[in-house]
Amino acid sequence: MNIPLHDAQQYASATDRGHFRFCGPTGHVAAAGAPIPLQQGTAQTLEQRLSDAFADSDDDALIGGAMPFHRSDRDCLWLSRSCNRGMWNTERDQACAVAERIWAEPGIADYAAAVSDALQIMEQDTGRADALRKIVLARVLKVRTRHPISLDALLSRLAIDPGTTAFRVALPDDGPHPRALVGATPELLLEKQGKHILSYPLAGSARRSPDMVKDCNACSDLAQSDKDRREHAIVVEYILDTLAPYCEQLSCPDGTRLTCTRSMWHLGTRIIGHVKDRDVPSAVLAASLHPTPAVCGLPCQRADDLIRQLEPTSRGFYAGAVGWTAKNGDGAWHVAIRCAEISDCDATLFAGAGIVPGSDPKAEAQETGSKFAALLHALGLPADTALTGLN
Ligand SMILES: C=C(O[C@@H]1C=C(C(=O)O)C=C[C@H]1O)C(=O)O
Repeated sequence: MNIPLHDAQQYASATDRGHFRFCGPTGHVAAAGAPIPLQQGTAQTLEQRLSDAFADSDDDALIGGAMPFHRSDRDCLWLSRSCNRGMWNTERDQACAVAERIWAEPGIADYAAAVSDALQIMEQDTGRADALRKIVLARVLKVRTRHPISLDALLSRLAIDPGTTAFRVALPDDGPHPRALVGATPELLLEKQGKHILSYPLAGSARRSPDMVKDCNACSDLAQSDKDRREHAIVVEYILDTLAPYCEQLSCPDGTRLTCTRSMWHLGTRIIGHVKDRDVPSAVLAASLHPTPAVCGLPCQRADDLIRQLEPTSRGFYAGAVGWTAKNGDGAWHVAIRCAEISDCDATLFAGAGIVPGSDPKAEAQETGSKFAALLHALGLPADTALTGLN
């Protein structure tokens, strides 16, 4: 095979790790054997690198992994000669973590202050052609555990939510321990099978409640929220505009609906279409969409610049895309949210919220707190840890 290899030393510890594994409503896909790292690069060189890597491989080869949030950062992809579509052993009962320390970066108050800054920028922009219409601001929760975190146990615990795709992707090693991105995302960036494509953007959120009446109220308030509908419409419009040049048919047959995970309600819109060229790789379509205003903002470059200024911690692969693409172009790419970077005894959890004019800084801070719940629960920690006391 003629695959540009990255420094083998850097990836030595990645051998026999679950390089990429996805488990969701559309089934299981996992790298098999000893995958080979693709030459790392940015979104700009992705198509060429995919075609070079697939050139000498068999038809059942897959390329999977993670694209970073910032398009100018380098991705982390693996070529697997075959894939495993079976279930894996579940270790659901295994307790995942005993936390030694948990801290937030930034805490709720500082996050709310950053949201206020963003709202002020939007107000100052009024009337400008390139006015900031939406920005997604994220924050981080760091957890240090007494024992190394078991990725298999964590993945199994995340995979019990039928409203999500649980995933695990190996990341480039930059320290003494292997790193992985592990999560359960409810958001499909792009799936492709033959000529058929599907994207299922989410934007507009409310926390679920174990109390049925409160849960119903949260859901109906979300359905009627003008702020959430505006926030959502920006994403759908962007995806339709971006996919249109690739498609001979594109539509949202069901309109915008409510959808849920075990911990959150969301507004979601199913977008379906037929591509003109059935061979276009799903990864190329995903990269052209990414980052959508569901995780970045509008205008995209302005929001991206402000995210670098307003967020104290770099996003890395959070809010990027995780997925796989087959040699014939089929594949599925998910928005890398509700996830954590895990390395030995350290977990860095990420959560963000979309800000539009009319957003309430305190409510957005609470929303990020709620979005940590699934990961915290899977780690065996109290799900409301990020809602209180971590200022
Ligand atoms: C950015 C995140 O989620 C995104 C933002 C949402 C929102 O602002 O309502 C909803 C779903 C996701 O598109 C996250 O979970 O970290």
